[in-house]
Amino acid sequence: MRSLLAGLPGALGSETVPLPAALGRTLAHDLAAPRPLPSFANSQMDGYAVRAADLSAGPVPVATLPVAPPIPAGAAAPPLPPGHAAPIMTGAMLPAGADTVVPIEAADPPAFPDFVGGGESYRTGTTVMLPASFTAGTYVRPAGSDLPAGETALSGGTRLRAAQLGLAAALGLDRLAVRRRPRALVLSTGDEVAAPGTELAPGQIHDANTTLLTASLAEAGWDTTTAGICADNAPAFEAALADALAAAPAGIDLVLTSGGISQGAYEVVRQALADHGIAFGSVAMQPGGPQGAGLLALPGTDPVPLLAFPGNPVSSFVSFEMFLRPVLCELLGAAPRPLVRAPLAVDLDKPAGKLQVRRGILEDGRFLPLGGPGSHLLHALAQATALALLPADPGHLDAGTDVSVLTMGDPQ
Ligand SMILES: Nc1nc2c(c(=O)[nH]1)N[C@H]1C(S)=C(S)[C@@H](COP(=O)(O)OP(=O)(O)OC[C@H]3O[C@@H](n4cnc5c(N)ncnc54)[C@H](O)[C@@H]3O)O[C@H]1N2
Ligand code: MOO
Repeated sequence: MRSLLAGLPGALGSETVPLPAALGRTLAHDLAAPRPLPSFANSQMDGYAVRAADLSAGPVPVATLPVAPPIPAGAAAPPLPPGHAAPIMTGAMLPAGADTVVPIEAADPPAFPDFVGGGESYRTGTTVMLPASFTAGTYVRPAGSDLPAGETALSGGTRLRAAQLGLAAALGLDRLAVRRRPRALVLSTGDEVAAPGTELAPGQIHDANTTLLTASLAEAGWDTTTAGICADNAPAFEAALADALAAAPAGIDLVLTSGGISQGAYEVVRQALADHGIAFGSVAMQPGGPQGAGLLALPGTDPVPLLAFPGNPVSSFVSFEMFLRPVLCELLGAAPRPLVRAPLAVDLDKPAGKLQVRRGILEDGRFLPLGGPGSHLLHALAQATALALLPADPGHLDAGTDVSVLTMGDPQ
């Protein structure tokens, strides 16, 4: 599977999207800071911008300085006249000459003069007393102190979350180059399978797999398209597959089918694709035994990796979790499901010689199975938050035996 999909990251390329659309996407290339952050030296406090040397120039521990015009945030600060203190607000530009901010609480008086009315008060000789103890650099946020211009702000391959998008926005960027999402074509098969929302004829069931596999892929960061449900008719299936591939203007990176691959008389996927590059066989795993995989080579279409999962919904889900998700995480730089060790809460019997994947929960640190091993048990799967990987041998495991458990977070 890894070799089938190995070309995927290189084939993806990139696209530039607005910041909100970049959430959850992967940054395509290293991003150099186009400007320093902050882009100008500014105040960390509401207070007085001063030269530290002016505070300590006198013999007493308090300096009395004339007040210069105030500097609100968002204004271009005029240079600070020597020996003055300029009222400055948090985030306002530090005036040329100033190197220190004394917070208003440390000043006497500990509140600003009334600036309303154009700031007449300090033109008429207002002074402020400030402690001499403040050293140069106090409460100043120098330009580039968060990130100098030209340095790597974010590395290519970074998953973009709130903090990374916030940084890009602060750097003035409104778009980012992200890796193109891979695209999958999902097809369910079977004469008995009908779309959810439709009435069922006798013998029919609703299609769970299209939704289940599409959602699994979407959770893993894929775009998906579907060709709907294909009947158990090999030529019709092959034609539907070729049409769906031709109809995907931007190309398809992976085809994922479910059903029609085991030992029955109407195994449509196996019958249609065995001569087109797909190998079918069985792995020693339950559920998810029957499998098909290969590079699909249909006449008139570009070769595309194809995985054929078994039709039972839990088999399809487990196949995705065991085979596809780990490879996608590895190739596309996402975190895999956490794998922990936990003791079994109960005795379990299983077929010897097959790795069995049981669905359940971790309760008090122990794995408790929900439902039986059957691959049709969707309700139990929907309650499960953990998959226990019971080793191929032996066939019986006592309660308390430590096993590997994939944790899936919230109930799926
Ligand atoms: N004689 C044998 N029979 C079976 C074997 C075997 O080794 N020898 N393997 C069994 C195992 S294990 C599995 S898993 C299934 C796999 O069969 P297929 O992949 O060919 O799938 P289908 O026969 O088409 O369907 C199996 C099962 O799943 C239901 N199904 C199919 N598609 C959907 C869907 N989209 N949504 C919901 N349910 C679906 C289908 O109705 C069947 O009940 O083969 C066993 N048999
Ligand atoms: O292998 Mo099947 O997938 O057990 O039901």
